[in-house]
Amino acid sequence: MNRFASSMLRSTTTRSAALTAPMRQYSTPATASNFVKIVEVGPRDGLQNEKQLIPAPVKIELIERLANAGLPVVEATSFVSPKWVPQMGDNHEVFSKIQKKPNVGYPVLAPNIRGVDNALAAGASEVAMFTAVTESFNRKNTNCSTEEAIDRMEEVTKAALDKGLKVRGYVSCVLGCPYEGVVSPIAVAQMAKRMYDAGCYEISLGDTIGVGTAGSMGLMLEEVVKVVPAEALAVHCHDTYGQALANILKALEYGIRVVDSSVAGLGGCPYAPGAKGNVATEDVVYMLHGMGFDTGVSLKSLVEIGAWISEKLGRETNSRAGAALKLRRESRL
Ligand SMILES: CC(C)(COP(=O)([O-])OP(=O)([O-])OC[C@H]1O[C@@H](n2cnc3c(N)ncnc32)[C@H](O)[C@@H]1OP(=O)([O-])[O-])[C@@H](O)C(=O)NCCC(=O)NCCSC(=O)C[C@@](C)(O)CC(=O)[O-]
Repeated sequence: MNRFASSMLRSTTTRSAALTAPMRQYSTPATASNFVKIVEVGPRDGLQNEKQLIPAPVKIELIERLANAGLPVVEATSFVSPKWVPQMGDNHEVFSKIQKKPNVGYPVLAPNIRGVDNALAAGASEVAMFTAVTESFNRKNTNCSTEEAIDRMEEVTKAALDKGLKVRGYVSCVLGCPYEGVVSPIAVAQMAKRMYDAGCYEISLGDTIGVGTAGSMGLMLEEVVKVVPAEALAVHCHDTYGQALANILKALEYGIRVVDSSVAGLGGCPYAPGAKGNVATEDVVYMLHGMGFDTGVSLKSLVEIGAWISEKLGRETNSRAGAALKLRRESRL
């Protein structure tokens, strides 16, 4: 068993009594909306990790098709250093050439003022800040300490707001860190609050390496919702251990109505070794529609897009619902 898995097991065992409590105690708040906003992160979080260079026209077509499928938000690219993430080096071309729909948001990642200025020059109206709870992940991902990451996030958020941009925030490693193991829910809550107080309108809580369970998700959210309203939270679950849908279900119980996901389950993080892709958008939409939630997304179109981008990348889709629905459709032909 690896270091991370064994530390998670220890922590799960010692907290087993506490783990059952949120399961019984929480149900979906009566006031929570029946609409779930899906933030499609495939074109950025999904593709950033690809080794093969994906041509800009393919990225542009992917973004446009996702918006046409009814996704209200499609994270389009990132304005980070191309030395750090070469796959996003075509950010200006991709962003400026997308045919944008009026009611769709197209946020982009920006790690510093230069990223904000480059995003603005390409025509962006929304940027996303990102920090991690742990020191080691911040150093690997953005070459700075956690304190420096917070200072930078506050400075860059202020600059972006002053320039009229909307700002979203990500907190990474909320349920575990690839370098440090178990993460304190209180530290997550403190970081989420710093981003919210800095002016981020929505804070996406990232299980960057997909190690969380409904138990650890519940324990973490218990702390976060004390300091940031559930209406301003999103969850961003990678599916490494196959727990993402269960974790999203737990977030819905806490009144969270924004879910990040990636068509065909694309992705991983270049600075989180072993992390699998995000939960597949097809799987999330299938689950939500089955539960009676509205997303505004066409599952049929999503399945086609998932199959198309998987073919472009030369691999099978990571979406279970996508694969099953495609097979069912083909067997009826
Ligand atoms: C933060 C830095 C820039 C510090 O990078 P650095 O090396 O410490 O700083 P630097 O200022 O020395 O910059 C290095 C080079 O990059 C250039 N540079 C600097 N900034 C930019 C920019 N904005 N756009 C274009 N170029 C830039 C800069 O000019 C310089 O070029 P040189 O002088 O050597 O030719 C770097 O570490 C970086 O870009 N990191 C981003 C890494 C990244 O994108 N990781 C994946 C994000 S995914 C994630 O975080 C998780 C998330 C959000 O998906 C949620 C989850 O799952 O948890």
